[in-house]
Amino acid sequence: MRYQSTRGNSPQQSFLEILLGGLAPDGGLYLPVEYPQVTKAQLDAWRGLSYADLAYEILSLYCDDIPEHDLRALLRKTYTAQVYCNGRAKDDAQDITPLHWLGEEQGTRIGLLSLSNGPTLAFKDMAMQLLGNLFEYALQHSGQKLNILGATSGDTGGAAEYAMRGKDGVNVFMLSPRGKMSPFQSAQMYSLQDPNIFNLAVAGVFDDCQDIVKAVSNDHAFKAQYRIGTVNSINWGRVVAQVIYYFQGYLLATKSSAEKVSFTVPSGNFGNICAGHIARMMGLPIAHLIAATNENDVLDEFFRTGVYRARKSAETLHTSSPSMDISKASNFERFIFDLVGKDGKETARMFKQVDELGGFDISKESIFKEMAQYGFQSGRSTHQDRLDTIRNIDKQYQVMVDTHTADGIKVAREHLQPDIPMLVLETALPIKFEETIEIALGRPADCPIAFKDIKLKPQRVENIDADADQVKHFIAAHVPSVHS
Ligand SMILES: Cc1ncc(COP(=O)(O)O)c(C=O)c1O
Ligand SMILES: N[C@@H](CCOP(=O)(O)O)C(=O)O
Repeated sequence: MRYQSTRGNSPQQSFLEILLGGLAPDGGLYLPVEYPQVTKAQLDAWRGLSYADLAYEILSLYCDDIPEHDLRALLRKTYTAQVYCNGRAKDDAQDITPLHWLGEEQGTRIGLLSLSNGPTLAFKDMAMQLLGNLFEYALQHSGQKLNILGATSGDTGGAAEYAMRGKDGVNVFMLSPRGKMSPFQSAQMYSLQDPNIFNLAVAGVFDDCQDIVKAVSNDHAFKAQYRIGTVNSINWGRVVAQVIYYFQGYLLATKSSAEKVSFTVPSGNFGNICAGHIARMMGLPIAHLIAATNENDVLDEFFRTGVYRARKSAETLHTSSPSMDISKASNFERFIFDLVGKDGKETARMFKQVDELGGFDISKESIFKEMAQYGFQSGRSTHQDRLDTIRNIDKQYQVMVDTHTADGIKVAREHLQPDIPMLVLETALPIKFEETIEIALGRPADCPIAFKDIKLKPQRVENIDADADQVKHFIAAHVPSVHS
């Protein structure tokens, strides 16, 4: 499989070639030149496979430069019940992403696809554990070293650091928005003392951190000199690994591939739902993909109106679902590339307009009408909605959900269709946002033993301005360049 940039001006490359590089040289994001198609018969044949073997069926369509034996071994090592059993009974840990039906509402079933049982209790572990193993594999084969520069609003950082700590030849420099994550999220990251992990708390919001990652990656000389890679969903490896659980969710929810399901996805950087879009493009029978935002509702505004208006940092609100406090969704570019018929020049023009004028308006263009064929819908949720949903789900179903999943359920309930099961992606465990859970329910969230005293541990973090040059200096001061 060859990969092309959404900006149309980079050479096509293979999976292993783009894995370590992250952003394409022209500033775009990589996508496969075509989406492999999965037939209904194939889908039915995949029923009952273990998660690792299902992952093999899907990933082998994309990573044809990794030999079968190696890819299977990597997947079997990654997707084990031991790794994905945090916070729940071991008996359904075999499914890796078990489906928990809540009940029947408005003539259809609504369920939670549990994605947060990995080492850091958020859905990011689903892809990040694999990425850690893939990096190790690729680096062993190339003999190179990798310095990962990442941005987090709270969960990517922890998941990446837990996946990469102690890995040979890999350093992680993680930018986080100072004071804007939950105390649990900060403690999870900042308490790591491993010498290959560097936490940098940026005076700004997540979008500032992500802009720095892109600016540093676009400095080609620095990127080559310090071998900079990324673990954000900028990296295709992250997105493709997230495609797997849409297939798993579908197979767990249905008996035959004649059936359709819808997914509601708590959304911020558009990576998770972009993986759903790719699963649907591959032929997975998805009726609708519903993007649920919090008060930072750029994506909801776009899907309702056709106007994309990225908010400035100062306009980005600090909410009680802080991991979705994002106003410039990176992966949205991948969807726009598909929408404009894989036209790199046009995508580059539109995102130049985002940089220069703050957005674009397709409401009067034919592509806005054509967008219906992709099955997207959307909605937004507020702090009060979140509290109400957490209380209601606890009372009605005796299930405690985190603030992001609550946003998803609130929006899912506005889009239920009779006889089309609705799966809401559960993206984090409640303990990560325990302050809001206490406010909503008046009792604490369960905490896995491994994290009982996490907030008491000493923390190691450096404060830094929202300035790409400062980040480059920090990296240069801490790791050797390829020339030294
Ligand atoms: C708990 C949680 N929910 C939802 C999201 C949004 O996912 P995405 O950024 O892939 O849209 C994130 C962050 O990405 C998250 O950490
Ligand atoms: N919500 C994420 C930020 C988006 O990250 P990505 O790695 O999925 O692009 C976080 O919690 O850090």
